[in-house]
Amino acid sequence: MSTPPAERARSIATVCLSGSLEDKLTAASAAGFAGVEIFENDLIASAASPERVRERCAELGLSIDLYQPFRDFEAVPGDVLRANLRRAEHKFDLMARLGADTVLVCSSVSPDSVDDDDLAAEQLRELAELAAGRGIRVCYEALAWGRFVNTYEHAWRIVRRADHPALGVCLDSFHILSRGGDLTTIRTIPAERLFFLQLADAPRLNMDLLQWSRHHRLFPGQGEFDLAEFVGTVLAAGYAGPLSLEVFNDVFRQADPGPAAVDAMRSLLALEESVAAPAPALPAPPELSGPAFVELGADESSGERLNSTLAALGFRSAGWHRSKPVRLWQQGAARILVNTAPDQPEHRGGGALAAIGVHSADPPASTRRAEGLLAPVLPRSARPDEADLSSVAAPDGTALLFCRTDADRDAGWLGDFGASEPEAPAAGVTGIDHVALTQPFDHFDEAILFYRSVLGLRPAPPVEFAAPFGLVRSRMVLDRDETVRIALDSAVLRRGPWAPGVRHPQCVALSSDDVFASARAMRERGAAVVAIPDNYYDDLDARLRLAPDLLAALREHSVLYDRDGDGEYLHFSVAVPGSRVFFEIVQRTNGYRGRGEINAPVRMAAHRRRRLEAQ
Ligand SMILES: O=C(O)c1ccc(O)c(O)c1
Ligand SMILES: [Mg+2]
Repeated sequence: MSTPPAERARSIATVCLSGSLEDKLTAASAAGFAGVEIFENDLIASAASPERVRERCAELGLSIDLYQPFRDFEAVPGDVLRANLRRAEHKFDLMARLGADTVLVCSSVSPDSVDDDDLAAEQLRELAELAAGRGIRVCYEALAWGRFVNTYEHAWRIVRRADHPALGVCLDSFHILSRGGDLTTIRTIPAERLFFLQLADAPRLNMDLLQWSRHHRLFPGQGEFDLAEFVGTVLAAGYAGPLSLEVFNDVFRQADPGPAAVDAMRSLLALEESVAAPAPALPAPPELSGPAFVELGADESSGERLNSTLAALGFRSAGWHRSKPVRLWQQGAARILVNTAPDQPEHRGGGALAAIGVHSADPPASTRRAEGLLAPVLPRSARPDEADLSSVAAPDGTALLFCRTDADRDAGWLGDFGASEPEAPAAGVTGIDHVALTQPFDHFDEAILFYRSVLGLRPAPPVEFAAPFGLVRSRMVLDRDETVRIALDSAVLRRGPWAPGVRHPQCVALSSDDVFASARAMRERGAAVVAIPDNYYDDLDARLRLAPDLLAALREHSVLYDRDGDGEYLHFSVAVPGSRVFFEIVQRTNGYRGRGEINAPVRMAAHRRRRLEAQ
């Protein structure tokens, strides 16, 4: 039997994290990293001597895997070369004091450099010879915007030509994947020449490569690059060094480095699992099958407004929790809890989504997975005779509870509310279609990674729309069978103070098989359906040429419309009963995939008018 390969070292570049060098090292160590790439600027700005940094890293259990970057070295005239070699000697002295044995050399962007591979190879060989005498290795990295060398294939051709044992390549996923690079040459590079591997994800953007790289890199799993394929290819080529994150990101540079390093570690654990690299001991994500419930936290007055809104939407009050001030509302398979316990965080005062219960095939495994991925598992407050629901906190504080409703009902969470038989829905609501949660700007990318890794959900491609009070970006995360849909929204730019719209709105979208019948029934019960103006329907007619009957019905009931492929989506909203949460009623047919994003600006403006009228 073969022994399992040793766990691979995980590293992080100091440039990923905010703060002083000391802050960064402390955070990296606390999150469980074994090594760091020290970014030169962090050292230069530090008051600690290189010897002290070395000592501190040792105390924290961190190896210094890379010193970087050494810039603009190769393919230069003789006098520039002499100056560059002198500069290198100084850095090698510094590395000796740090105890770092690998230096990263980025391909040149200098106007002094010339397009001459032979010259580049010869000069890099001279550098490697100098380094070897000091026990140092040089790894050469093609920046995607390098002046003459901007692909890893080209960097490898030069390294091969230089043919020195102390010279190898550094592969950086960003530089390769941002250019749509072909990975096949990676397999042809001998393992002993693969000196270092840097990992970063990114959103797909059509922009200057340098700007994209310096501002928008993301941790693996947060963006749209296929890092599993990339890492799989590099490991298959025999790379044996650390998996190291190198993420330049404007938000992370400002974020508390402690949680940011944990997020970074989560991204690596999930990535290793996806390439079946010596996988961390993580249970696979248990199968999910739809939302069990949504819990809304409220104070007394917003609780009353939520309760009357739910009653107007045809929900039936189906019981109270046996020990907590939590009321269960039910219609079809949609279950909504209104929790008016006074100890809830203050921000829930105006009525906010506090928890989502999801059906898991194996709730304990769901929790173990969350723990393995460093998600905060919440303390349990159940009494011994109550359902023991394990829960974890999402980055925005929403609790996720793993439920097994169907298997053993009395032992399940519903038992705590007194079992009540389902009745025919009073207003045609059959279940919960999705929830949409606006994320704090700084936590959007973290949230995508959280749902993707911890719950095993798949992110759909991002969409952007121009809402009345700022651009919104949105990404839906879904389980394989699309029974759990969570839309994550955020401002495209950090919000300024002028924010007359609802701050951090949250939508609970309820499904109906007949949106017009639901609209009629709900209006009769006094639901405050938000009015949509004629301009919208005129435009709909111009764009989509709907059948006149359908268009008239949409207009009459203030129902919004979208379609894709064969699918259609019809939806309407009711007024926001508190400060954040609102309900939509949606009808989705023939596999329509989105959530009517195109209509969101119209819906938001309509909500705004409604609030002004109510004042
Ligand atoms: O943006 C840069 O300059 C830079 C420096 C070092 C790297 O490893 C890199 O990928 C980019
Ligand atoms: Mg790099």
